[in-house]
Amino acid sequence: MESNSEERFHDHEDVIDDFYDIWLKNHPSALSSFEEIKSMAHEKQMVVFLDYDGTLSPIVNNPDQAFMSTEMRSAVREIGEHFTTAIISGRSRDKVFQFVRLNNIYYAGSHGMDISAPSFSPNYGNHEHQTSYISQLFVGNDMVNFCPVRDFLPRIQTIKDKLDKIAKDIKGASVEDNKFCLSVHFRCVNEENVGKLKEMVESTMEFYSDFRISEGKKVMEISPIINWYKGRALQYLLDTLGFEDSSNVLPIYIGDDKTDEDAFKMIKSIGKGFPVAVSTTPKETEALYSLRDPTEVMSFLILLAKWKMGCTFE
Ligand SMILES: O=P(O)(O)OC[C@H]1O[C@H](O[C@H]2O[C@H](CO)[C@@H](O)[C@H](O)[C@H]2O)[C@H](O)[C@@H](O)[C@@H]1O
Repeated sequence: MESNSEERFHDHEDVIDDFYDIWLKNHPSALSSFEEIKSMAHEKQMVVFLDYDGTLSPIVNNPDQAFMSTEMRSAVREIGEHFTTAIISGRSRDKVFQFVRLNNIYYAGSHGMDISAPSFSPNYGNHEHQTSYISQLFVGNDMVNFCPVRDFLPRIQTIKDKLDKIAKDIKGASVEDNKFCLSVHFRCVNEENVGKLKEMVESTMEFYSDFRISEGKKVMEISPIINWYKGRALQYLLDTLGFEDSSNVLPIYIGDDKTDEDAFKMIKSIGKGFPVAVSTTPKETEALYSLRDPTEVMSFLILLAKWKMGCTFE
């Protein structure tokens, strides 16, 4: 007997669940592995790194509306009180701060190409890319801004003007200025126009050979080609936060997108720590652990903070 469409739909969902369960065997849930994580982290210093979009906030159609919930903000605030914490985002540093609005954590924007850190690092060359400033966030605090791509700024603006013209002609397309990189969004573009948009962006970028295009979630990310990415930002932050030589440090990085894979790889190359991929579907990842979505991320952060509070009182 032929099954009806509702039954077929459920069969399809069951198959997806089966694939997810298989994937979970290789990337176990950080929630169900919490006891294991706790025992590995016992008497170690955990440093928490978080991505923003898709990790702390749900993916939505309008990038300007990717707000994090009040509950998530409280969870991140708690985490920042108990662990050294940084957010490494593809957004501009200012924009990610506007979304998060917490001043007990550090911020890196433009996929790690714009970092606000507490001190200079002698391990990252001279002061060419590191400039001190008085922070508006950490009031009265001297901070250091690390930015290896400042020289690209005028050309990024020229490229943005060109891409804006392209986006204006394709319904649903938009260009987001992330200061040291640009995002061309196509989440709201009709399927039949996506190819055309991509072609137009690619042919514009052919004139800028020192820029790369990488693809994220329904977005083309345009950024300067330098050997700097989220993984190196994580390493830079560990260094300037005083953990470079610490054998006791355990970085944890939670992220959902392709650019987060570089941070997962970095943690693996350090040889200790917890790379956690956020995904509702099975995917290729360097992460060792997983969480399904921002709701699970929040539950995990709450568990982590509670555990730490318990630890302090032990
Ligand atoms: O490193 P992240 O903090 O994850 O930033 C990566 C990009 O995230 C944003 O785009 C994504 O989220 C949007 C809002 O939910 C969604 O509309 C878009 O389709 C996603 O790709 C952000 O807008 C980009 O600028 C970031 O580069």
